[in-house]
Amino acid sequence: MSDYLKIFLVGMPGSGKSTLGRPLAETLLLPFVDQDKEIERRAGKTVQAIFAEDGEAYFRLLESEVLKHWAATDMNFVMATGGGAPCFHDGMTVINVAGISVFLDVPVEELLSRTATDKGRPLLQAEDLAEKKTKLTALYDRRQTCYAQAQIALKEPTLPALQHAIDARLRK
Ligand SMILES: Nc1ncnc2c1ncn2[C@@H]1O[C@H](COP(=O)(O)OP(=O)(O)OP(=O)(O)O)[C@@H](O)[C@H]1O
Ligand SMILES: O=C(O)C1=C[C@@H](O)[C@@H](O)[C@H](O)C1
Ligand SMILES: [Mg+2]
Repeated sequence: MSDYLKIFLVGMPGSGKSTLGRPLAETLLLPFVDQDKEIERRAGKTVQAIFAEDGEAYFRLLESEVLKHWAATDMNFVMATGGGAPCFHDGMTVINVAGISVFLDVPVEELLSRTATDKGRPLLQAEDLAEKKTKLTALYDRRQTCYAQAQIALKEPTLPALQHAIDARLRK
């Protein structure tokens, strides 16, 4: 691990990485970094536009560059990673070498209800809820071996549980 405190929240779209990451960073007095926002800043367009205009493979390259940049930077931070960031271009190794990884493990039914009306997630575009559930379930199953490499896993995570897990880890 580096000399800096870098906390990487990983998990499925809708697992709460952005929602829980910001207050976690506030309580630890650390900057909060949203990886998707960093990708958008670098590309000068939205994640949706990158997927549509340049394709997923190009997005994964950008995503990996942004991850490596932050992994190497001389800064402490909490990062909400992109949902797929740990699962492409050996992202989980980059994360685990640089800092502390926390998998926010939320069941598919809950992910579905949280993302039901959301149109912004390119991998979850669907005609109806049933199709979205099929896509979410396939993505969830495919990603389990990747997310399982996180140093900490929290089932149905809450902010207090996340704070407690980080606290315990820092006391080790
Ligand atoms: N613990 C929670 N309980 C209830 N709703 C939640 C919780 N965490 C997040 N949400 C809601 O779920 C939705 C998705 O959360 P969020 O954007 O934080 O997920 P994410 O992991 O950052 O997803 P993405 O990978 O797409 O960026 C938001 O509408 C948020 O309000
Ligand atoms: O799970 C994924 O692969 C993604 C999740 C989002 O955070 C974005 O990074 C993008 O929509 C891809
Ligand atoms: Mg997010």
